[in-house]
Amino acid sequence: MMSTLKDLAVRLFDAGAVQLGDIEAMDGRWTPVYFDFRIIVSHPEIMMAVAVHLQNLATEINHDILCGVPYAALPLAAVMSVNTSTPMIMKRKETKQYATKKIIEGVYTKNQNCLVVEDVVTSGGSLLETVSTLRHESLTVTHAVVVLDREQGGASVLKANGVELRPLFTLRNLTQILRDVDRISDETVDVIAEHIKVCQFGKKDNFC
Ligand SMILES: O=C(O)c1cc(=O)[nH]c(=O)n1[C@@H]1O[C@H](COP(=O)(O)O)[C@@H](O)[C@H]1O
Repeated sequence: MMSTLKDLAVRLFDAGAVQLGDIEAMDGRWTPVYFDFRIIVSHPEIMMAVAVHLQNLATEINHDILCGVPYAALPLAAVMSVNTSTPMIMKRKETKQYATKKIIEGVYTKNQNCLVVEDVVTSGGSLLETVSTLRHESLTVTHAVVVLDREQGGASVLKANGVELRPLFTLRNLTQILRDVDRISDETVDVIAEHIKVCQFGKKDNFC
């Protein structure tokens, strides 16, 4: 039976995917909460649950092919691909320097609808980089499914670039679930809410 999103949130927390404190995230920015969803490669049952929830979101989106943002989302996209018999392609971080010299591995044709899979969206920058490569290869990208939208402006940035974001969790709802099951304190909920408020990418008064 499929686990609920609430169960999944608790399993992710108990597996160590949530770090609290003063944490340095990508590009030297700081955050009071960091989600490390890379750990799910060590928990096959959590991997399956996350992939099944994402593929349920994906049923409402017209797509021919899947592509995970490297590296964290690659295994997620692979499990979704196998579960749903949907072909997958892999974007490399850098173009391969020898033999095929490819930036994308796998088979695709022009104008196929490619659904992007990502673990975490903060500013939307990483996802957008993958989208831009896919579009450069003449694939059509209109949607992305993600495990967590940190609600820090990424969804708006992506929307402005023609990509609609469909998250399993938002930072606020995940925080609330974890509070409801006593995994985090009221104080942590408040600190995270304040962080979301002041650290908004794509806005003028942004204190990230
Ligand atoms: O650096 C982050 O903002 C970040 C926060 C977090 O909680 N978890 C996390 O994995 N990240 C990383 O940040 C990336 C998304 O940030 P953006 O490119 O700003 O959307 C993810 O692909 C991760 O590499």
